[in-house]
Formats: sequence, structure tokens, C-alpha cells
Amino acid sequence: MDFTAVPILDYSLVGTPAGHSKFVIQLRHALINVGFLYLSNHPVSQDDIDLAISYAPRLFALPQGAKDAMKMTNSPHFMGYSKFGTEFTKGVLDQREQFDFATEHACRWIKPGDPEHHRLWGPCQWPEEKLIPGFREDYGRYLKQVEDLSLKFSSLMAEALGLGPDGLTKFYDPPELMQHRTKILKYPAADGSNIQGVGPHYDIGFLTILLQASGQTGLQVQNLTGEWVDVPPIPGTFVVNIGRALEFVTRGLARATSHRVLSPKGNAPRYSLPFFQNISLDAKLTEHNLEFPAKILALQEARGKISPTESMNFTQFDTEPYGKVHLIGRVKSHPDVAQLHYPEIFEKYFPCGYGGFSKKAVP
Ligand SMILES: O=C(O)CCC(=O)C(=O)O
Ligand SMILES: [Fe+2]
Repeated sequence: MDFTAVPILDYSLVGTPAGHSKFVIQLRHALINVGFLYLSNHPVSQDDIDLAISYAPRLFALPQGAKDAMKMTNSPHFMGYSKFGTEFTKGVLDQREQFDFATEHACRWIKPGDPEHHRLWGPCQWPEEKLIPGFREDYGRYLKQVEDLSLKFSSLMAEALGLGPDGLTKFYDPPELMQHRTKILKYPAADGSNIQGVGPHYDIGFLTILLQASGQTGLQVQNLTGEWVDVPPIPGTFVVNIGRALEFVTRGLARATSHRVLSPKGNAPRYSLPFFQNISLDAKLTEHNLEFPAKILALQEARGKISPTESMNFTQFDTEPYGKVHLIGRVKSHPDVAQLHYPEIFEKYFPCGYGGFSKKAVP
């Protein structure tokens, strides 16, 4: 049976042995058949969530000059501000404005010849403290809790896939090297039908934890037959989804699910705060062969085929390290940044420049 709604999983079940087993069975179903789930009763402080949500409109309301001072084109690490209408998904302009942040590190690209994806590590661009006092500290505290949850969740996913709780740890760097990414997103309201807030795509890593930070709908996911299913905001929950890297290392057992956001109708913008959990940027995914129990593989068999989709992002895991695949994704999404900082990769993916792409409604 194909899904017509995204399942809700109750994280508080994990607190007792019987509940833990129940949660793992529900998670197995969600990973194999859906690729998306809501997580309720999670351990992230509701006060910190409310604070993070309260900063989003204030951040976008900063004077344009303050936002431009932290523009992403300043940063070879793809951190900072992207004004409305500068980001592409599969060659079509997205209708959103955003700030990108990541776990902060010194840049790991030291000299020519070092892997290019080592330039993804680097400092963030933060707004001046006096313009939005407390934001950096409060948002950092929120992110740390989401990161901790994401790592616990990886362990639960490993159990659900029959690998045991440590079955996925080999894909992660030690904590001092891990770089996770996050965005604060604003989708302005738009008239017209099916305006592309962000186009159909997959996420890259093992999992994404998304906070829908306003009441507006717009997020949709594609089920097995290719129909778009709404994922409306449910207060008190996160949306968790599987990315392409987990799908790759599990040979399709866990489903990465194509999703998109349609611009909200009416007057109010939609805000969201995704947290993209990365694995090691140096990981070569083909070097790890995971063995799954036959009874779990039978569930993949029972799922049947997934209809073809127009989302074909992140296809190079068989030849490139994870970080390089990540970098290629960033180049395609942010060609203006790539043109300045990665001219050779830019040239490869945009041999005719990117000026020809235009606004298009999605069908
Ligand atoms: O804004 C959302 O709800 C989803 C955003 C998303 O899918 C992404 O940025 O990868
Ligand atoms: Fe996404």
C-alpha cells in the first residue's frame, strides 16, 4: 500500500524497552516505505524551539545592507545570506530567501592539491550581535540539541535496518571534524499555482531534521507512485527525512524521498529551519558494504518499485567522496558562489553560464 500521509512517530517510546522495540518497528516501516516521518515528543527544549522560531522573521527583517554584508558569495564555504531568487534547483530559480550556517571549523583546504571539498569547512557569517542580540547563542544552543538528536536517531535507524545500534557509526568523523549544515528559510507568499519555493530534490546526507516554523503549508513529498503528498506543519513535531547517502549505502533499503515546497498562498510567508546532518566529508561510500538480515531485505522486496522522478540530485557517490558530491550539489544550487570560488567546477556544470535559467511554475 502506497502512503497518502507521512507517519507520526512518538520519540518518548524510546524511553522504555517495550516502547523502544515498538519505535524501531515503526521506524523500519517509515525508512523503507516512506522516507519521511514526523517526530513528536522529542527531547529538544520547546523554549529553545520557540526562540529559534522567533528569530526567523527578525533575521529577514534586518536592513538589506546588513544582510548583503553576509552574502554567500563572500564565502567559499557556502555560508551566509542568499537573497530572494538566487538559488536554483535543477536549473529552475527557487522563490525563497535564506541564511546558511554550519558547524564552525577552520578551513581544511590548506594548499593547492588538497581535495577541493576541504574548502567546505570554514567559518560562518553571522549578523552583527547588536542587530539581533542573542541570536547566535540561542540558535547555537538549539542546533546543538538537534545535532544530538540526529546522532541518536542514526543509531535508531541502524537498529531499524537490522545493523545494531552502532551499525552506521563508521560513516561519521570524530565530533571535532563533523560539519553539519542548517538553513533559515523564508518563502514569500505568491499568487498563482504551483510556484516553486524550492524545486523537487533529495537531501544529501543520512537524515535531515526540519522544523516548520510557521503555520503555512507548502512542503510536499512524492510517494512511490509519484503523487505529491502534503506534509502540513504539526506544532511540537519535527519532520525527519532520509537523504541520498543513506539510500546509497543501504542499496535502496532506506528510501530517500523526493520533496518540494510550493510558495504559500495568501499574505503570510512560510518559514522553515532544516538541519542537514552530514556524514564524514571524506567518506567513500563504496568502501563500506553493509549486510542486512534477510527478513528486512524482504520488506524492500515487498515495497516494490519506486516510480521514476525528476529529482536526480547527488548521483556521484560511486566515484566521489561524500564531500565532493556535497560540493557539486552546492555548485549547482549556488552558481554565483561557484563562479567566484570554484571556477573550474562551475565551468563543468554551467558551460554556457547560468543567465538563461528562468522562473518557471512546476506542474
Ligand atoms: O522548507 C522546507 O520545508 C524544506 C526545505 C528543503 O527541503 C531543503 O532546503 O532541502
Ligand atoms: Fe530538502
